[in-house]
Amino acid sequence: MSVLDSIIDGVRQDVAARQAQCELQAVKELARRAPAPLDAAAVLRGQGISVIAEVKRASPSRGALADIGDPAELAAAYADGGAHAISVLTEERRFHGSLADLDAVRKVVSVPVLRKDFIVGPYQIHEARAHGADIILLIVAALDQSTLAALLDRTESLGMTALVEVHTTEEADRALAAGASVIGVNARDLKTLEVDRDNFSRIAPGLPPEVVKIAESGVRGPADLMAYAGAGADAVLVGEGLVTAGDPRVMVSDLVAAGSHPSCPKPAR
Ligand SMILES: O=P(O)(O)OC[C@@H](O)[C@@H](O)c1c[nH]c2ccccc12
Repeated sequence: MSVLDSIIDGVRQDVAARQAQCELQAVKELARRAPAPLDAAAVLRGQGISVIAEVKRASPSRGALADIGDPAELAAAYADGGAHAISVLTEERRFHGSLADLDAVRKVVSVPVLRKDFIVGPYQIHEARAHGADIILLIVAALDQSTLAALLDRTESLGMTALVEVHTTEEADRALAAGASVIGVNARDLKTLEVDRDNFSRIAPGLPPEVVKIAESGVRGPADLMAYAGAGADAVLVGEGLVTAGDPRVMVSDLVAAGSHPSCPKPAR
């Protein structure tokens, strides 16, 4: 079984347990009462290279990454550094995240928030909305085509943005066929956990100009952001580099500065 399959197995069990505690109708009602979602796609499409800063406690490849005492404090530092959006891992078993982390972050930042998890069904989408998320991640490798299309639809009908994650050109074609308008190319293969930063430049040029393109994983500093920008990225998603940085606020602000530099133009649409 691949790492991805085993993560998804655990996620399905955890979702079933939560659903036994709080049924779908109740979560839908909470979602309806949540403040309206922010237009994240517009933020990410904006001037310069947007930085999505991630609250990531651990990863399957590295184990514990950092002792994030208070995720709200970290997210506030990211926002202070100029992050355009904040990603919060909510997967519990391998990433040590939680919906409580999402709540804590949502309370302190006013930029769009991404619920980063392995979404397998509509329950988690309503749950994300109930907890104030503006964006959710849909991983193409984890979903069959009709489920992907249905979950994308559900996300949009709740006014949220779906970040559709791909790792190969075939997956990118599936994302487009499902109607994705925000596509993330992950440098990390979720089946082997290997990182290949050139993956973005192989896939992104084949995507239509109107699609918002996000380079995910492997950003260690401004040079990696610039390389992704040169290959057509509208935004980068950074986790490990930030949670292990001595001063995350400064590192975010260095990335934001690099991404807004005039020598780093957005590709023409
Ligand atoms: O820590 P990194 O290499 O900066 O990567 C961040 C982010 O891209 C990564 O956490 C990620 C990308 N796609 C995912 C899907 C699930 C869990 C995690 C991820």
